[in-house]
Amino acid sequence: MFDTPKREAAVTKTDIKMSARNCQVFYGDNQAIKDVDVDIDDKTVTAFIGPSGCGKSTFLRCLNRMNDTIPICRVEGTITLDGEDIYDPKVDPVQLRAKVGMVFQKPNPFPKSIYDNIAYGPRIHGLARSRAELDDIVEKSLRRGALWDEVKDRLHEPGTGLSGGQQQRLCIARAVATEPEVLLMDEPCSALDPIATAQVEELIDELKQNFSVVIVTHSMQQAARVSQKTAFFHLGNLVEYGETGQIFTNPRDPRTESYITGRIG
Ligand SMILES: Nc1ncnc2c1ncn2[C@@H]1O[C@H](COP(=O)(O)OP(=O)(O)OP(=O)(O)O)[C@@H](O)[C@H]1O
Repeated sequence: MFDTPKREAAVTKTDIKMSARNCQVFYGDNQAIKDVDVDIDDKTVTAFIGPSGCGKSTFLRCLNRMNDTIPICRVEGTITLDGEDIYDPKVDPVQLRAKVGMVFQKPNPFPKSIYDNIAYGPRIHGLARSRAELDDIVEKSLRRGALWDEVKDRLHEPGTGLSGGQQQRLCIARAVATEPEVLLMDEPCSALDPIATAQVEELIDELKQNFSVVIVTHSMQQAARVSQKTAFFHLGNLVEYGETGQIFTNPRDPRTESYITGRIG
């Protein structure tokens, strides 16, 4: 009897972290994204796949207003984070990007020490009240980035001195240091060798315990390995979106089937 309210709470609980409705993106007169509706689940890895130029990266960048930095780019429609419109004029894009972090294709550590790469975001967002708190954030973030054991004795050496795979894990640790809720990854393994790729994929799997992760990938094998949900884009349209297993084994749209069987792309 006493657990009734709990059960009701479970039924009404929403697992949707971000939503897009009627999203259109233009570069000048060129329309790159057409009428996309999608719900991104919390604590889930969602993969965006599709042929080159289909708009995966463009749509990913809409989710933290990275397209704001491209003058000819115009975004229409509604995109929400926890039900709040992220394009509302009251929203500060810098604050938004602390909540919706991003990791790029090529590892891009700052020309600073490993410590300062991680401490940068928490410092500008005022997340630590003392040096000890900042030290804790740096350690926790490097642990979440699966890098702590490899760098704990050289925190004050340059981040650029790490291997490519370590640099990418440093960038992931830097992105999680501001306690984001969503992590966007634009082909995060495309510059990495197979061993570093496997380490980053393992890390992505762990990150989903705490974050909603959205990854753009050219590799269908990678999408199948790391994601629970997959969105297939084609010519700016979101053609099909669903459970990764279903998309790869039983696609509903012939365009998805053609892509996953290698006939287009
Ligand atoms: N900065 C830009 N200025 C103008 N057009 C752009 C810009 N970025 C992307 N586009 C265009 O938007 C369309 C979608 O590109 P986008 O990079 O989003 O696709 P993608 O699926 O991520 O491709 P890829 O897999 O090759 O990275 C393409 O026609 C591309 O030429």
